[in-house]
Amino acid sequence: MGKYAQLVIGPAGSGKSTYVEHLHQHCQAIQRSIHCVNLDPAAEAFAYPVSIDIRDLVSLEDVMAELQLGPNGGLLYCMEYLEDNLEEWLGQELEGYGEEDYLVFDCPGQIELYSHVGAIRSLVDFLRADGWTVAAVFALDVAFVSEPSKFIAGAMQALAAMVKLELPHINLLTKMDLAEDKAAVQEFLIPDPQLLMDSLSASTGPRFRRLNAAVAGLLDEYSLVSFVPLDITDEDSIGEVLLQIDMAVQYGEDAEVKIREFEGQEGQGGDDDAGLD
Ligand SMILES: Nc1nc2c(ncn2[C@@H]2O[C@H](COP(=O)(O)OP(=O)(O)OP(=O)(O)O)[C@@H](O)[C@H]2O)c(=O)[nH]1
Ligand SMILES: [Mg+2]
Repeated sequence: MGKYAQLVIGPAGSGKSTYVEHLHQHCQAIQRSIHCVNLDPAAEAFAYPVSIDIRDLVSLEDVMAELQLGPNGGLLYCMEYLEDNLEEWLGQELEGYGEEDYLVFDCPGQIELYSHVGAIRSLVDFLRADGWTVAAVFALDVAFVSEPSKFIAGAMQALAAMVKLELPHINLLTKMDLAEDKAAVQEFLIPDPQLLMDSLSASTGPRFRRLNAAVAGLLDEYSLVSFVPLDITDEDSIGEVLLQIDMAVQYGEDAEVKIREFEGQEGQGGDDDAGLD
């Protein structure tokens, strides 16, 4: 069936680890096997079983103490260390996983990792060269859609990650259980550039009009920035998110073809039986 992986990315605190936790629970409930990978060297506690853990390679605490770096510099050092050890460390960790396996990578929240720092892109290239089909799952807090200007900032971050990673890409709007006006969120799921531009222009001075139009035009041109809502309190919502990701990477398509072929053969067999009668 192939080897599949999700790379769960997005700004700090956007709900990545919580999503991985609930995805793991959901997959247990539907008896689908997934393995969770912690790529956050600063993580302390997990609400899901960790199959592969970057802290076995490098820990932020040690790096900060030994190199006298702050939390951000320390994290970037850790990710560069991972980049330098993809083959030796991750390659070895992945040896235990094969054709039927599905990995979910819970990444750190520093947004520069998905824009101009190369470590995550190197990880993607490494996984793909190793035969993994990878999807990027970008988590954005629903609070980002409370105002058009915040939404644009979030959509731009999502777009930067899309362009940088060049992967099948799903944007999640997380923490939907906290959204006060769920109906108002709907218009941001597949954003209308004209509406965005109008509301941006209503809240900014005339000299920003051209910039607003250019930004809205950019989103329109890419027409890639759409969002799937995630409400962790609703099992169907998690199922829908997984379905969207499955479709993006064509997960299980081989299996479906096999089932269809099998059903077709059964039908033929039935006819033959009827013929024999
Ligand atoms: N109500 C609600 N709270 C959430 C949800 N997702 C995350 N949170 C809360 O938001 C905070 C951050 O969530 P995390 O899952 O740790 O976010 P993260 O993106 O993994 O954060 P970093 O790894 O630090 O970048 C925690 O206090 C979570 O309990 C959600 O869907 N609903
Ligand atoms: Mg996290």
